[in-house]
Amino acid sequence: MKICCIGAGYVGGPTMAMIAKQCPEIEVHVVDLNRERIAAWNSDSLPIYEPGLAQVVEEALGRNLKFTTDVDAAIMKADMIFIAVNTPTKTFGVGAGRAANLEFVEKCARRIAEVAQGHKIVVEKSTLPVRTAEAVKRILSAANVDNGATFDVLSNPEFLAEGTAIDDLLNPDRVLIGGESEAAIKALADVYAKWVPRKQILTTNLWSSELSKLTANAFLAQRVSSINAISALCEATEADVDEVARAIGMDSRIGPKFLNASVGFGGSCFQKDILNLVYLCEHFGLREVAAYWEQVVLMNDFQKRRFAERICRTMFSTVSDKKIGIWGFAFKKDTNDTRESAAIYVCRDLLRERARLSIYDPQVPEAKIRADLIASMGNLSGTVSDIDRKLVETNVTVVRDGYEAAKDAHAIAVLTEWDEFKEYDFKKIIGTMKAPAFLFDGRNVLDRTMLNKLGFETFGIGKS
Ligand SMILES: NC(=O)c1ccc[n+]([C@@H]2O[C@H](COP(=O)([O-])OP(=O)(O)OC[C@H]3O[C@@H](n4cnc5c(N)ncnc54)[C@H](O)[C@@H]3O)[C@@H](O)[C@H]2O)c1
Ligand SMILES: O=c1ccn([C@@H]2O[C@H](COP(=O)(O)OP(=O)(O)O[C@H]3O[C@H](CO)[C@@H](O)[C@H](O)[C@H]3O)[C@@H](O)[C@H]2O)c(=O)[nH]1
Repeated sequence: MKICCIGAGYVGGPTMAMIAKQCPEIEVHVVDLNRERIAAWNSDSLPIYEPGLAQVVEEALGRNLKFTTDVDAAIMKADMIFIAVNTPTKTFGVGAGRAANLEFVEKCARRIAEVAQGHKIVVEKSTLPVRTAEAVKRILSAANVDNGATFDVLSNPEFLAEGTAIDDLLNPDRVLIGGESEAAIKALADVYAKWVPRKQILTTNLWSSELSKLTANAFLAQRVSSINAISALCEATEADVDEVARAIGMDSRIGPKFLNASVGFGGSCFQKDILNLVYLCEHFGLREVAAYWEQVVLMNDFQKRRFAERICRTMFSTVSDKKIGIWGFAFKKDTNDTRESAAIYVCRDLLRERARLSIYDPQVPEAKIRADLIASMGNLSGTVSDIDRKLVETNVTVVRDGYEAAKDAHAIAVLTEWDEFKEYDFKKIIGTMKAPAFLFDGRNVLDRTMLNKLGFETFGIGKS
């Protein structure tokens, strides 16, 4: 069996590396148009920071795993072709700001249709709006007239979370395969069955599979927005959000996971997928359903805005020319990914109040931080004014550790829950800060009792 995966990103790279590791008899080719990314996969410095990934790649690379830009050759050779390209929110035209941009998926389908010969199983790995497989099938069947190729289309959405991708791939709660052809479903199920127990391999029809992915993300994000909504009420009433989360989480019907109040959810998926769901509901005339799910995103926007406002209000209603140390820029710990990171929006709001930011993240490079902040300043069409560009240039420094970020600062804001922050020497840190030394913990990861004893004025999410 030969597999080709189009898209060597956060999903395509780790997923295919895991298949290659677990199935040495399968030849896996991961292809991408992005030459730099492919070169990085073939180097010692992988394009993605993910605990345990380097070892998995190392085991299979050169044996049965190959990263290449030769898309056509890999398509031609493969029995099974995964499409794992990006499906970002559209920024233009009909559905801008909501619908998924399916341009890249369609291009893959057209490329496959153009070069494929014989029979191929095409697997949707990207997260897609329900009924996308219909379009993929039409594109494939329209082209196969010329070259005699035949296709089965499957939906096999990916549920890995960044930061825990390797463990999620090794021990998935379930693998979901949607399709019409029993033989194609069996062929894909047999690949996963090399390491995933059969009872965890779930098969459904195509549309249920596509919709389950959007639904899973909507439910997960809804939990975060729900606990974040309660965090605002906790701050007003002296209830403690962690105590509330523990109390409700012990109800087995609710469960304890995904109830960490935070500065807001980020990542490339939650917002994009919910907005896509909202767009679909509107498309099918389900206005109330659309409004219900949209509220999850609106609550998240409120949470991010509320955090920046609280910093300003607490610091005597002005942060202008004050130095704020920012700890963490990635959307969660153990990843270098900053897509939709809450840190971007909190920093943008603080910059608009003319704060001076000293930013530290253990995995995100300076150029990425600056590019994200400049982009966040853009208007609807993405244009950034010279004043805003200058603001990022002059008021942002990116430093090598949290100590440097805190030096001479009026405040620290924890925006990502990196473990190393808990190990810092806070006695040393407060000695280098301006008094009163404010600390805003947007992740509730630091020991506030200890910090208060040292003299910090601390604020947590959902803490009075
Ligand atoms: N990031 C996650 O944790 C995660 C988890 C589950 C599902 N998903 C979904 O998986 C999909 C991919 O996400 P990602 O985070 O890996 O995206 P990504 O942006 O990291 O990677 C996508 C890659 O596809 C490549 N690409 C685009 N068009 C191409 C083409 N025509 N030919 C060859 N290569 C092409 C891009 O160059 C890019 O490297 C999305 O639909 C996403 O919603 C993501
Ligand atoms: O209790 C919680 C849990 C998460 N978050 C935040 O929510 C965001 C998303 O976290 P997480 O879901 O762990 O990471 P992702 O990599 O975005 O993974 C989600 O999105 C992927 C892409 O679709 C799916 O495959 C995964 O199943 C789904 O968990 C991050 O900013 C987290 O900090 C919280 O604030 N509180």
